[in-house]
Amino acid sequence: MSTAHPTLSLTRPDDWHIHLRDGAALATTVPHAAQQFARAIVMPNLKPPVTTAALAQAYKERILAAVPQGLSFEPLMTLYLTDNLAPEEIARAKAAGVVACKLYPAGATTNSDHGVTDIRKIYPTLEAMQRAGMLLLVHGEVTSSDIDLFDREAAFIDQHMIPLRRDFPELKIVFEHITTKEAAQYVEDSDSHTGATITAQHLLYNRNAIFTGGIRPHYYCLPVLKREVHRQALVKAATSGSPKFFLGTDSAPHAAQLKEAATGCAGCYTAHAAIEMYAEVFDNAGALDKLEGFASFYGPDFYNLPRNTDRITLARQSWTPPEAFAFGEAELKPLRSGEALPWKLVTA
Ligand SMILES: NC(=O)N[C@@H](CC(=O)O)C(=O)O
Ligand SMILES: [Zn+2]
Ligand SMILES: [Zn+2]
Repeated sequence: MSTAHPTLSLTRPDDWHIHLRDGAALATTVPHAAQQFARAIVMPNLKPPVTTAALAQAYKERILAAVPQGLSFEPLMTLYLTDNLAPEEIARAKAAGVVACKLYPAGATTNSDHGVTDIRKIYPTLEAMQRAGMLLLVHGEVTSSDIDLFDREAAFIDQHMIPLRRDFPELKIVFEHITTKEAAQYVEDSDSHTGATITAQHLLYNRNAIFTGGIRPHYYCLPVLKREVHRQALVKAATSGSPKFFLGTDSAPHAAQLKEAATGCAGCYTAHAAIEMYAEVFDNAGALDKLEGFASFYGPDFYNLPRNTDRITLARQSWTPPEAFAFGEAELKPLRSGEALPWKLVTA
């Protein structure tokens, strides 16, 4: 059947930052990720967090059990750094196929209570990671209540990224879900051991989205959406063709009633339509030719993994994601629910 819609064929992309959660949630999150992505870096901020090779292995098996028949999907596992993660665990994790460890400054974001209270405390573990060739993934925000919420990423660069880079020159570091022009500039200027992921929501929206016509909890994530000048800097970085910037959705599902609450949870769910949202961004920027590098090449190159060889096809064909998905016993409201998207995944 021929279609009148313009199409775009891409090497199958990967997601270098996703939250799949656990238990009944996997029945929703894993099929969404697997329909478009071949691999995903799976965040370890479960309750309790994934802090050992054995926990990562067991979690990986639960994810694989939720992959729909006929799709192939490889979860790339990570460990959650705490003040107490022993350097000896790094070699075990490496042997079990764990590819990275995640640094959450304690209190910075969802399920980060067990995170690191002082980066100096984990220097022996970071040394073991550097020796083993394990990547460090960073939620780059300071947690101090003296620092304005909108300035916490920029402050993290001076307080932590620069010292970390100086003290561990051979460690590969991904500055996750960057949201500011300062972070984009820092990564652009740094050496080849520093990369960054960028989410679809930070490329599509500025902070007005959280307050348009009333408070909109489904646009609230951390790091929070910033001013338009920052969004523009992120679009420029993502569409620049620089191999330091690659796709990481940070798709972060929460039950709708926990987001639509007096103290709402941080996280936007985008796994149902992620590649379509990135296509919209690159199309709007007149840079569709740069999408494949960002979505499918620079991530595996940075992680020293092979690029995928199969392909997906997108069409410029409007469709509307559903209002909600089942999420265990609860409901999950995805970003752009009930709102038309211009690009659609047509062959996965
Ligand atoms: N991004 C978010 O707002 N939330 C993430 C945690 C994170 O990536 O910081 C989550 O796990 O819900
Ligand atoms: Zn984070
Ligand atoms: Zn995340």
